[in-house]
Amino acid sequence: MTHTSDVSIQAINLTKRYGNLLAVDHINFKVMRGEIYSLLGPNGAGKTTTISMLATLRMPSEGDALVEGYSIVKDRVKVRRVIGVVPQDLTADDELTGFDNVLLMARLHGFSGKEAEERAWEAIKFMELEDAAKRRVMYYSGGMRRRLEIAMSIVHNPKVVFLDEPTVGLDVQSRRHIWDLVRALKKEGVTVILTTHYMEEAEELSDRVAIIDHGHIVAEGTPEELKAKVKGDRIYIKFSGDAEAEKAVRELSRIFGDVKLLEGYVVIKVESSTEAMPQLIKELSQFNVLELRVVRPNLEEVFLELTGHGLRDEESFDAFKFRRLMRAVRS
Ligand SMILES: Nc1ncnc2c1ncn2[C@@H]1O[C@H](COP(=O)(O)OP(=O)(O)OP(=O)(O)O)[C@@H](O)[C@H]1O
Repeated sequence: MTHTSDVSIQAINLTKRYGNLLAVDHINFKVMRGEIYSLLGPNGAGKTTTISMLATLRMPSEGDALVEGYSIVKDRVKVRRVIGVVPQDLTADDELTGFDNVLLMARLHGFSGKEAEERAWEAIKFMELEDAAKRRVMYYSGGMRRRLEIAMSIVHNPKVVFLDEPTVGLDVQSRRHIWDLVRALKKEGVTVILTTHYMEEAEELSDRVAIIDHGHIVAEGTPEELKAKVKGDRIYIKFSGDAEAEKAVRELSRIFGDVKLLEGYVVIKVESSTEAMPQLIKELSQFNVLELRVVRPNLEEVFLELTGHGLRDEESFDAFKFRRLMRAVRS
């Protein structure tokens, strides 16, 4: 049974409109205290808008949410006292040392003197940045910067931390380091809500995942529950041309049943790829195959199955983000 006291965040018909665009469409979800909860979806799905509303950075157009019992519409100041936010655009001052950036945040939260310094050190140590603490941020690596941003967000011991794409652009090692530290936050009882378009991140780090697309939650559950939605393996095959691919779909569906064209690939759904392979290879000998790969159930497959398109839609063009980028380049 769920006790209200165990609930850290509850979104109630949370909605955001930008002009005619419904970026977040009446979503409902609950995050339990001490959980790591991910919003997984492609660029433009509405993830940043959702956590910006929860973090009181944007006002909902409709609906509400409770964060540690406080309304993001009516009790905005109280919400701010119990949360830490790490936005996608980094905020640390390059000219200052890592320590001074964190100290500044401690002072902004109303701490002074020794207490502010002690809190800053604690946050720096928690994020394993002691060695670099007295170095200016301009000399930090991408991973160190991300860890510093998290240190800045936890200096006042928040109950809830929002991380917007915490590892975007980082190498695997730095990414894993951040995952370990996020898990350490959870051990301290902190609720973590993060956005990501990396399915590995959602899968490895989260207790529960909400898959979000076009402002809707299309599925929610533990990574295991979500993966159970797509049974069996997928075999992706790329052929030398459209005509070949279409012919392959016709021929292969006579044998394997579930065969379709998806984003330039012929995709065959089978119970076991190992069992299907001998016959498939025989059938493929008449075609010109450029690529073949087997994919076991993962969150990307769940997303594809539910929405009919991929998580990393390279082609997608976000006019709003483009304008923001151009403004940043010009300034
Ligand atoms: N301030 C704004 N004004 C107008 N449109 C906006 C604004 N902020 C976001 N949008 C639009 O709302 C939609 C959702 O954007 P949002 O940033 O929440 O998506 P996202 O899932 O977080 O994507 P990303 O991972 O790229 O940040 C997009 O179509 C975006 O262009």
